[in-house]
Amino acid sequence: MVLDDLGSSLRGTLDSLRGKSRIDEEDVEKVVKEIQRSLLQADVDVSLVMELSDSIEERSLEEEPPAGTTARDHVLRIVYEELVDLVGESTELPLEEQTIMLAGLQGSGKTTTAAKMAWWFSKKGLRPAVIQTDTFRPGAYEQAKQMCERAEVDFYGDPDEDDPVKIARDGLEATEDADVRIVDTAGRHALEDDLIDEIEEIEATVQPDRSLLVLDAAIGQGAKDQATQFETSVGIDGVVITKLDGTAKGGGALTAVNETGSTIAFLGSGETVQDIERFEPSGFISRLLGMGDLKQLTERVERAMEETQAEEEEDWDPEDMLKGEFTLKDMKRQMDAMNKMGPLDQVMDMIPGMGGGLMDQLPDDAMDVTQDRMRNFEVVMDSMTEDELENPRSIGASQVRRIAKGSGQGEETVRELLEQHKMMSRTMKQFQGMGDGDMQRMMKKMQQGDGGMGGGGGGGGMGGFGPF
Ligand SMILES: Nc1nc2c(ncn2[C@@H]2O[C@H](COP(=O)(O)OP(=O)(O)OP(=O)(O)O)[C@@H](O)[C@H]2O)c(=O)[nH]1
Repeated sequence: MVLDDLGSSLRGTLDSLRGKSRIDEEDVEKVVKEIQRSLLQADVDVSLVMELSDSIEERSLEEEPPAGTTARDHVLRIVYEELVDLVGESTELPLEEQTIMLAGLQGSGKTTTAAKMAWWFSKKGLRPAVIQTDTFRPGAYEQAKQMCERAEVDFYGDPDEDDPVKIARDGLEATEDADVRIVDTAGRHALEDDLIDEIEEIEATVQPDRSLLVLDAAIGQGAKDQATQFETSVGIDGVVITKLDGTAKGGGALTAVNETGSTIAFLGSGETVQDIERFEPSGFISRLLGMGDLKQLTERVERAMEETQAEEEEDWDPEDMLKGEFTLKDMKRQMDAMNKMGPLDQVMDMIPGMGGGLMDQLPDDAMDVTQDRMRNFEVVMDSMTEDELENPRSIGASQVRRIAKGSGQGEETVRELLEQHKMMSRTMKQFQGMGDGDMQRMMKKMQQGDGGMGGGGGGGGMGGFGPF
């Protein structure tokens, strides 16, 4: 993943500033060197790197840190602000009725992105539809159709029609009920006249509210040329950078886009429909620096909670968990919610203090063990009675034996589960008394537990679901 090592290498350097209240030139130089190395390795333009490092150096030495700020946090904040500035703003994308056209070179990931974006909009409560006008690449129709099925979104395409403009026109009519229509177009090896003519015609027919350029992260600095070319020919409102999972060089695309005066709308980081995220500069950089992306984590938690809730009894309110007794049933719901959020290591990466550095210190299979353990806990809970789930404290030695036998797990696992529940229960108690506190506040509380700006503190954790 792009700029992956920036967070850990920078944290190492910043840690050497621990305990210092003032920073000197030598310290700043060390930090700046680390940043330069990481950014250049990730293919960020040299002059941009130099500009950024000058600015960090100047500000770190000249700006007066607010009272009570350590030298480390002072520099970290400046680095963070400068990096946020470097990647630029996020493309404006209101959650309303609209038509979005995707353009880009062959293989950049347009079709995949169309389905991913449709999935993303559907999770925001809008009804999206994908219109596939790519008649150039055999297989594009089937690929788009399958991905849209997976994303559970509407799809329009016509494999027997060769005129993309006609497909676009018919597609608009056929998807009248949709709120957001995403029009996928064909790609070519280079921005040739044919491609431009076709896109211009489709654009004239579709009259999109937004046109987004889809760029493969691996093209690095080449992003600048492509963005400029597409901007002059069809005009672009924003960029989607794909395949960030497959390259360490994506820094070029990320920053080159900004240099052309364009903005980034989405980031793609995998082949499945869920592998998309809205580009949020501050969240993106916090995550790179290992500060945890609270905003994104909160979104995921809320989404997972909503889904779990819908499947369970309707009168259950997650806030009850913060008010009353935290039962094993609540713990089970939380585990279900965690499962829905995606692979545990990704979730942990977004939790402040659990990101980058700490994860790096864990053995590779630590997360698998945790996931296995969660599965074992679920099996154990399935063998408990309603009363035991509601009142775990009432579970004595004979019940432990019975539950272990019934679930096919060792007594040790049952005891571990009870112990884990106790730990989580204690954590929940800390969140109680927060008034109408919602998940967001809970997340904030976790961040505070991490010591504010400083990453790598090892605090927080999903109410105890850390790598225990
Ligand atoms: N790893 C990874 N692969 C991706 C990502 N986005 C797309 N791909 C893969 O890249 C390949 C090309 O993606 P498509 O969506 O077919 O690209 P396209 O721009 O529609 O291609 P044309 O229709 O030929 O112009 C496919 O194999 C996708 O699975 C991503 O974010 N990560």
